[in-house]
Amino acid sequence: MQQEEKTNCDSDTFRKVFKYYKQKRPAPDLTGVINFKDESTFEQNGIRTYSSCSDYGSSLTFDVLGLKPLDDWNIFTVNKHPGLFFISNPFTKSGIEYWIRQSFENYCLPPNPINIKENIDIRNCSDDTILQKLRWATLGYHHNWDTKEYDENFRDKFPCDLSQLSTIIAKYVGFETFTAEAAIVNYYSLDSSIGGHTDHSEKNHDAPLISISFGQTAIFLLGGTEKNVAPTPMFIHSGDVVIMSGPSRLCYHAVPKIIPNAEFAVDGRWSTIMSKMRLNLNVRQVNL
Ligand SMILES: O=C(O)CCC(=O)C(=O)O
Ligand SMILES: [Fe+2]
Repeated sequence: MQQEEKTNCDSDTFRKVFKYYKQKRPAPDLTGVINFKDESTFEQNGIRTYSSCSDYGSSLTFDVLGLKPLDDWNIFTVNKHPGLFFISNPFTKSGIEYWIRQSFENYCLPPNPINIKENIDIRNCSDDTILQKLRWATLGYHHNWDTKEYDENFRDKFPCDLSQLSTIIAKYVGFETFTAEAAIVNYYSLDSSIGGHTDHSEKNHDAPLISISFGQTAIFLLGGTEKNVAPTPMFIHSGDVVIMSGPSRLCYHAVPKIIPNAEFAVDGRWSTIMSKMRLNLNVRQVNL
């Protein structure tokens, strides 16, 4: 009850910041948005580089999964947000193409549910206007948007490649036993946003949320466990991975804005649509 009151009164600082970055005119000032590509801002934002203690055997799967060798990974923490890890694009160029291809040619096909109810085959869809209506697909335990509960009877096999990728990423930040059981693939157009929310439907809150993005740039907001905490804005560029664990696992977060990035280009079948889209693979462990 108390929580509801808080959300409805003026102390919804999260929402104010969300609205600020979402507004079109006047355009928001982006100078305060953390850019993990700009080292000169690290000190003022309490950003530290992180070194992993994980030991991986053969590096074979790294190539297969489109990852750069571990030595080339850049990973950061933010003092204000314990449990948050930010991996600055650990993917190769062909790796990025691979995950984009999987998102359009595999993850959004039956039996996986998608937001578009008409019977269309996205793979062979030459009509950009239909493709631009694609908003989400769910994998593994399918997210129920109404009840927000996972159901044993509404579940398919989790894709092997995305599971392996998530295992490697989780291990890198110290979660040796992470098992990918559910994912939402979010497809954002340049006008899309996702409002402030927490992801708490999973039984297991000790397992991290792993969020992998491709395509156009996003402004991502990470707040606290209450909506009265002012969120930290940060840019998410193509290939970046955000991991929310520990004290950050149940924090409010949002994407108020997508910003076209003229530098982003991808070859192949999906290059045109990806010039106007952002993909986000949001992976969770459900069970304990
Ligand atoms: O697109 C993002 O970066 C976040 C998506 C998200 O928070 C979710 O799917 O729960
Ligand atoms: Fe989320």
